[in-house]
Amino acid sequence: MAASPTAGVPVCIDDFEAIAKSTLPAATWGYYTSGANDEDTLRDNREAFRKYKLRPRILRDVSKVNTTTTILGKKARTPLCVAPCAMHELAHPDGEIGTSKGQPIYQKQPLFISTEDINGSIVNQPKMAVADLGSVMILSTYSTKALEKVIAANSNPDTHYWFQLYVYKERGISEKLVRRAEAAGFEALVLTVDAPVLGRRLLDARNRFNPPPYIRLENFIEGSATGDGTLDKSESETFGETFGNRGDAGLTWEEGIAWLRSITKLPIILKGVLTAEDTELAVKYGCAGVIVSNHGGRQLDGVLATIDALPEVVEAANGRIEVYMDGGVRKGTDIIKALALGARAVFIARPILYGLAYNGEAGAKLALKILQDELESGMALSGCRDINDINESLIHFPGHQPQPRRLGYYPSKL
Ligand SMILES: Cc1cc2nc3c(=O)[nH]c(=O)nc-3n(C[C@H](O)[C@H](O)[C@H](O)COP(=O)(O)O)c2cc1C
Ligand SMILES: CC(C)CC(=O)C(=O)O
Repeated sequence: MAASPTAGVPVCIDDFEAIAKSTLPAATWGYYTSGANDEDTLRDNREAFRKYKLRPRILRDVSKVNTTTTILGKKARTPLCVAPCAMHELAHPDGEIGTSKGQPIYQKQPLFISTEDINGSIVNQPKMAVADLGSVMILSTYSTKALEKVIAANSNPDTHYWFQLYVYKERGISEKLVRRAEAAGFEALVLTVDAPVLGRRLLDARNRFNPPPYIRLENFIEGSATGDGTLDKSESETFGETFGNRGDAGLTWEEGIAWLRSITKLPIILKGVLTAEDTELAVKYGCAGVIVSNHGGRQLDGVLATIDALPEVVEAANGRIEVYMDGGVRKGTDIIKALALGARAVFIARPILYGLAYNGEAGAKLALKILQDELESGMALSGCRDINDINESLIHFPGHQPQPRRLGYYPSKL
């Protein structure tokens, strides 16, 4: 784990986390950072990356590194994407609009963070010699900026917006959200399937976490500038109660997924798939992709780390649908490992919240830029010029690779 920032300017995601911890109100920090129950899965998500060692190739021309790829058939300039997170405004008033405008930026002379950056100039003044780099941002149903406003704030055609959906017992609420997402230009629906009920988050319970009164879930405010939803959160309900009371824990493949497919032509991505069996069903029920996710360790504690679950899902999908992952991605080499194990794209959640907490839109941009720089430098150091050069041969699987050769294995004449 990296040390905390020395000069106060973050140079890696762990620095952002340390700053967020010391600046955010305790209950917000708790809500953002914590996981369910013993937090075993939360910890494992990060720790598991360490088991997979890299097998770099050398002496390949890596003077230019290209991270361009496609996601759901659309061009993206990087496989680094933004996962849905409720209530970005808890971190900073820029909220989801700051994150949206803070989509990854691409430096024409990439690879390393310059001394100038480290000294802080980019923090308040993102360089002008950069063009926005498009990838995917998934907006949470529980955003604090209305979905129309978030998508309208973007000016980069290479940035793709997907809308994350929970299905409510009152289906009309979900259907309205789908219609608005379609009308606003969202390109896919991400149905979160690992939260039929809310995970037991002990820190939130101890803190009696409830968003402060200034937080508005704008997608649900009737009569707001853009919102026409009907799920107003009453003042007396806790956040968890709102979620539990409205969400449909009875959702099934046969009825729920079929219902969603019947009301929209947008591609449907399932978020929260961890097994081959459910991947097979996702294919059967016409989903366009799955996100291998355990909700950042916030739902069922004790499930596999996502990087460990990924190979099983990739194998089951067998190229029929796209497989993405999230959970514990904090470094460029984490992204490389996930891509090498078959993920088409990688999503991050808490790093964005920590970036926003640091400095709003500019902070989110800086967090994304650091990860993008780390991805590019990691690719160069691994001998990968192109995203397609990243494959399984880069990974030393624990227990699967040829055993490390013992000293004396080679004939002495060599
Ligand atoms: C504060 C917070 C709020 C979240 N809100 C949502 C949400 O509204 N919908 C959703 O599908 N996932 C939500 N997630 C889960 C993330 O999308 C993602 O699966 C997970 O956090 C990824 O792990 P990471 O935080 O280690 O990057 C949330 C996660 C956090 C930390
Ligand atoms: C409870 C949800 C509204 C947000 C969420 O998914 C989360 O906090 O993990």
